[in-house]
Amino acid sequence: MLAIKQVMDEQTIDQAAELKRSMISIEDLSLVFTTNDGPVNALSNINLNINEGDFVSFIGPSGCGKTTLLRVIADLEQATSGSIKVDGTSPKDARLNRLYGYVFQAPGLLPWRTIQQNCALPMEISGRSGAHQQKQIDKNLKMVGLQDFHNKFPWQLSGGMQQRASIARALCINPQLLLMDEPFGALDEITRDHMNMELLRIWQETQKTVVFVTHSIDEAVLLSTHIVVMSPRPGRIVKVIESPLPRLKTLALRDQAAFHQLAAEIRSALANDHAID
Ligand SMILES: Nc1ncnc2c1ncn2[C@@H]1O[C@H](COP(=O)(O)OP(=O)(O)OP(=O)(O)O)[C@@H](O)[C@H]1O
Repeated sequence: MLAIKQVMDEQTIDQAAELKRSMISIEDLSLVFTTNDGPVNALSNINLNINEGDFVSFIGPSGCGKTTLLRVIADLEQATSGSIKVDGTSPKDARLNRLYGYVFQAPGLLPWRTIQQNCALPMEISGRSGAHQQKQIDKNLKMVGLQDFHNKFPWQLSGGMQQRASIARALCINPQLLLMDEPFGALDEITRDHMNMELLRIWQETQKTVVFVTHSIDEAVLLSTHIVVMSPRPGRIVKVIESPLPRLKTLALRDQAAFHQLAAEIRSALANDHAID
């Protein structure tokens, strides 16, 4: 009886997984940059599926193509071969429909605009300003804890606060997908811990799909539902690891065995492929 129940539970879980909607689907994708010194094989035969609501991290050594892959999803680079769909459409249509928000390593806020005016910029560019605009700015600055900083200029904020403002700016167009390229790489460890927890809270609250580039194994373990391990020469996917950890995580999880086991699995995937020596 117990065995039958277990089979039924497994079937239900399988069916639930099947029902998940694919947000990004990549098949046999390669990208070769043409340079004066000859071709650079940045990405080779990438196959990857990311479902709606997933938090997926790309990890790998410098030059393995993490940023390039993120930029292909964002239609900022074109694949040489293969196919990619973002929410069922081309990356170009996804970009034109403002399907994603992009957060860079540097906050990139315009110094002559206030935080509020910086957040308004993507809506102004896409012709979405109006009565709705102020609501979006208020909501998202509150979400990142900057509700009292609307009228400050970027240089009046700390590095962590500026990065939070850039996340609010990306969220203001209400994208389904958040693409983040090492957004916390330049922050000190304490601020980074805080930002990681803030990002997890925002992800939980908004239910968005997040694709996140990082160099940090701990950060990947702490944040992700799936970790994509990449290798250079040329950039390809070595392994996709589904995290056994709960979606809702705390910093205390870092002291637990399951955290260390997952970190060891990532380290081993990197080392096995000589991605780190
Ligand atoms: N526009 C470009 N023209 C030529 N080569 C490029 C271009 N952009 C990236 N590359 C090359 O493609 C490869 C992948 O670069 P990419 O920036 O995606 O790596 P990365 O994994 O994000 O590195 P990092 O962790 O150091 O940011 C590298 O060899 C890089 O030199």
